[in-house]
Amino acid sequence: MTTASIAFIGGGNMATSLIAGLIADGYDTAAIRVVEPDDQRRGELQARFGVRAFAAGADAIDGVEIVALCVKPQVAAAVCRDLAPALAARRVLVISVMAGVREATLQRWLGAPLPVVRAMPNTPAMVQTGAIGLHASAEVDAAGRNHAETILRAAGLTRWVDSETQIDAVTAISGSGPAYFLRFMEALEEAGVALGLDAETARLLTVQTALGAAKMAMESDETPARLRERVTSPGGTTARALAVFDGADLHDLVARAARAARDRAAEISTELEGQS
Ligand SMILES: NC(=O)C1=CN([C@@H]2O[C@H](COP(=O)(O)OP(=O)(O)OC[C@H]3O[C@@H](n4cnc5c(N)ncnc54)[C@H](O)[C@@H]3O)[C@@H](O)[C@H]2O)C=CC1
Ligand SMILES: O=C(O)[C@@H]1CCC=N1
Repeated sequence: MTTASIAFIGGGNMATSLIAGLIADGYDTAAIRVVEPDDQRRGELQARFGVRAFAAGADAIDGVEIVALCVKPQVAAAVCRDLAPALAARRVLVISVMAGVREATLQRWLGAPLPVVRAMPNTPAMVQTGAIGLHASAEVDAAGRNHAETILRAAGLTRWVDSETQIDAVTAISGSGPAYFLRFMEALEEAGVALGLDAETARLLTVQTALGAAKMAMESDETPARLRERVTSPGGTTARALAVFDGADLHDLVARAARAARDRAAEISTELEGQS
């Protein structure tokens, strides 16, 4: 694998997931640096991965080829302003996993039209099973796309989208998506308990069923709709349950939820754009 030197800015959950994936893939530890102001987290990152961890930005990004912004969007403007003087004169590739921060906004905060790849990962990246949408700004060349894909693919499946606005759709589907499936799992588990199963049995059956359904959908050539039909015997139990979902117009409910998430993503971007 390529070993472009990379500095992660922010060493929280998302950066930890990405670093864990890279190291599991054989990425050279010496090529990875992290900036993390929290003493305890910094110590944990050093102890777990053997990477160099810094308390502040400028030293860490000296000479690196890639800067991965993994801080919360609320502190992004201040973080970018701190990094801007050290980055302005160099064509560093910037990878941002921050929800809702547009490429043009980042470039404005960084004070230069640097090549930016926006990545929208999700929390299953923590177990290297993320679903990650990627978009490259016009300044990103083929090598930059390859670097970004190598780094994000270590955390899961990657898909490029053609327009930056589609990142808002990615946010609504896979970014927030784990919460939808987990909410459904909570409900199914509760239903199992209501039907008389003990809590542990209801939980394990629910989680294993979710895993099995996802594995089947991923590995089969058939569509989820066709796989669902295979479970559904005419006049049987599944048909009776699905009729209840259809009666509540599950498809419309999910479409409305996804639109609400997409709209909120766009709204957050506009709010952040207003920050100087
Ligand atoms: N959790 C999720 O499902 C997803 C999160 N994201 C994005 O990932 C980004 C990071 O999220 P998490 O890792 O969950 O957050 P986190 O809170 O675990 O990590 C952020 C880290 O940044 C550090 N930090 C704060 N100020 C800093 C500074 N000035 N310089 C360097 N580091 C600083 C904090 O100490 C913290 O360790 C966010 O922008 C979020 O929008 C993106 C997709 C999904
Ligand atoms: O809920 C949020 O705003 C973030 C974005 C994707 C997942 N969590």
